[in-house]
Amino acid sequence: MAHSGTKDGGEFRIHENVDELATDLADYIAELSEISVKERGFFAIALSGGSLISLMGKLCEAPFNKTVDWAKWYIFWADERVVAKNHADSNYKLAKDGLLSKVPVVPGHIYSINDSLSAEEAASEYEFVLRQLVKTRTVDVSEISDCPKFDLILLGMGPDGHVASLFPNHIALDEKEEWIIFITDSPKPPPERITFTLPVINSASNVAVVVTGANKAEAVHLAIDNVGSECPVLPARMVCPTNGKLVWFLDRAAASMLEASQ
Ligand SMILES: O=C(O)[C@H](O)[C@@H](O)[C@H](O)[C@H](O)COP(=O)(O)O
Repeated sequence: MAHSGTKDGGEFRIHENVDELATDLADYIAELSEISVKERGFFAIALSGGSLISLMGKLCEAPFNKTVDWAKWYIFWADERVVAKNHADSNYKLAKDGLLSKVPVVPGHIYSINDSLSAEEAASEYEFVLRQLVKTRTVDVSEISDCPKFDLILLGMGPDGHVASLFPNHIALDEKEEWIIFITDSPKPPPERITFTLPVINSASNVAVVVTGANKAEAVHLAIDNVGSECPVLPARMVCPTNGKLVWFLDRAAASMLEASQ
């Protein structure tokens, strides 16, 4: 790793290149999986879409494909596009093709959204399913609210600072009660999506934000460095686990404007 540090309770890891980042990310996920399985008997992980899945690719290779206890993984999505599961835009399809079909996860432990429903119905059904899994503690529960406490939520970030399907200046950022909501006006296509809310993201035991590329350097700076309050509040800056650990995985290009790394 080229450089690492901490900032406002979060940790950032800056990697020389994408390959080094991918190796560190696989190590990190495998270690959290081992700890959760030892402590709880399950590993409840939430994925996002975008470049994240290919950056997780080393998990399909040795040693991880053999050493990770895949049968204990329960897999969710922090956000999903409301399209058919076999559609090129589907985050489920992306993860299935790039990761889940290559490792021995249990098909019944993959919790994708119901693609035969409207965005509104799919969000409420997904929350219902999640509530059942929190009841049985397959997904842990927060000590301070009734929110699910995922062992790990993995997020990407857009150049505008969005995470999951929580976009700048969107009313979804104010949601305090619901766990999962739908939006129909995503600035990044496709427009209809469902997403975890900030209370769910911030209740997780671990949150990792994985960001590469120079086009995201300014958003990384605004999200991590102490910038004036006149700046718009980026969704990524609102990721701040109450009782959990936040780690940023960056490559050199994404970290190029980061003051905290100087
Ligand atoms: O479904 C989605 O669109 C996402 O979950 C979204 O939040 C994504 O993670 C970021 O837009 C980063 O995507 P890239 O890493 O591809 O830039």
